Amino acid sequence: RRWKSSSLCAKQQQQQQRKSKLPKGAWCLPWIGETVQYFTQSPYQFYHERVSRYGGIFRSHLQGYPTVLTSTEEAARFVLVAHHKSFQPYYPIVGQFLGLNTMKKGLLDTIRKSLDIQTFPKPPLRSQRDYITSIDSIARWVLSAWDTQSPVRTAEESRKFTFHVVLHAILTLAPCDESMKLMHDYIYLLSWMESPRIRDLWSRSSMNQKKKEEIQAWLLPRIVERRTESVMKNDILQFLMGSVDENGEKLTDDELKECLFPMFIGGFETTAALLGWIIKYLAENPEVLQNVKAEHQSIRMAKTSNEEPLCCSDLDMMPLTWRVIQETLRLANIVPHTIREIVDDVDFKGILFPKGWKAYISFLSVHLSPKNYKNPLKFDPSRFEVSQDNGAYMPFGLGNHTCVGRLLVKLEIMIFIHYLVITYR
Ligand code: HEM
Repeated sequence: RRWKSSSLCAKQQQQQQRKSKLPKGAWCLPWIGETVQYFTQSPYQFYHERVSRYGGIFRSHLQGYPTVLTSTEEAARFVLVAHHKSFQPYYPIVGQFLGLNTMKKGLLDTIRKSLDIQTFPKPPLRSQRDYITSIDSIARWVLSAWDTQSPVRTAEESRKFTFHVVLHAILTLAPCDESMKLMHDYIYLLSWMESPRIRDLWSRSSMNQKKKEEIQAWLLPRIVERRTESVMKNDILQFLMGSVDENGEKLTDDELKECLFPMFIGGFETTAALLGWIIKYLAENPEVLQNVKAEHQSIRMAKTSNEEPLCCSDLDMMPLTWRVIQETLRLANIVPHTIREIVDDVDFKGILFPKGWKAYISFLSVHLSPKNYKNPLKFDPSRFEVSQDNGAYMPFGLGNHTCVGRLLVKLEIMIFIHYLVITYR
């Protein structure tokens, strides 16, 4: 009996020790926790209030799970780089709908590999010049229609551009009625994923499922058709068709469909949002706009005509545009955080990240902290004239899940801005 009570005591002690190492924070309501506040407050406000109350790492209860939230670059590096094996990617609402959480093992890696834009402009996937020329013509196609539009809805137009860039990369399909319908179907799905409303839960879930099936039904014949084509295309579908799974087997048509469906989502909405923010910041900062314009006019003046497309070396002549992109990514925080599932108990400087909880890693708090950036809420591209290599810049994430689209983002935004500022006020 004495042995039993001493082992009980040790267990209780252990539990108490564990409890004392939990981050500070509030649980609020059972199950719901602070989910309502999380979705209704701006992310900046949500973090700011709690960081000043509890410190850089705090706990909460979000979307049904006990959660640790981090706001410092050191903690982000700890979770995403140093101890990434104990923190597995987790996609709540979007991931469930896209099938990412239930996808066959290895298929997600195949998607990542095929999307790894770093290999995009290099042979054998696609020649660099062809790649830039195709994005160039999509930018011109979108912007040429602005002449007759009043007003121009930049959010929609940005999506039109970025969607067709991704569509071209995935299926080598030029803009057409079908592509516009596909884009609208995706926008419909995204409108729900970005701000799901409880009152629409039931009506939307069947509509969403219907849209998803429609998109997949559209994709399937494209895949079947591709199998019969004799000429190899330089796109993601071709790459996927040549890939094998972990058992060395080629992907089936259904697996290909499963891979292609979520690719569009990651690929166009984020970049469209970035473009929208850039246009806003340029409009609000006429001096910066003037200098960006001058940068692009000198590139255009070196061309033989207005129709000559941009080439690779032109992109090296856009240092200010690149600084505008970097500063917009810092300030607008297109992807404000990422989520991980904690698969082992991990200790960070005496604070416990408990197994079974979720971890939210905020990029936004890092980018908007006065400790990392002077005057952090000011749009100031000149801060990137000197390297911001302080470890506190992570708009594309960190570690082995860093965004595979980051080079495509730079390329497509630079090309679009070129034609935007030389053509329009
Ligand atoms: C402004 C535009 C973009 C931003 C700000 C952005 C941001 C991010 C961030 C922060 C992550 C890391 C997520 C994590 O650690 O969990 C990520 C991952 C990813 N991004 Fe992007 N992204 C952008 C555009 C794109 C584009 C254009 C594509 C594809 C063409 C893309 C494909 C992906 C994929 C597949 C991953 C997952 C990588 C992995 O888990 O290994 N992204 N992105």
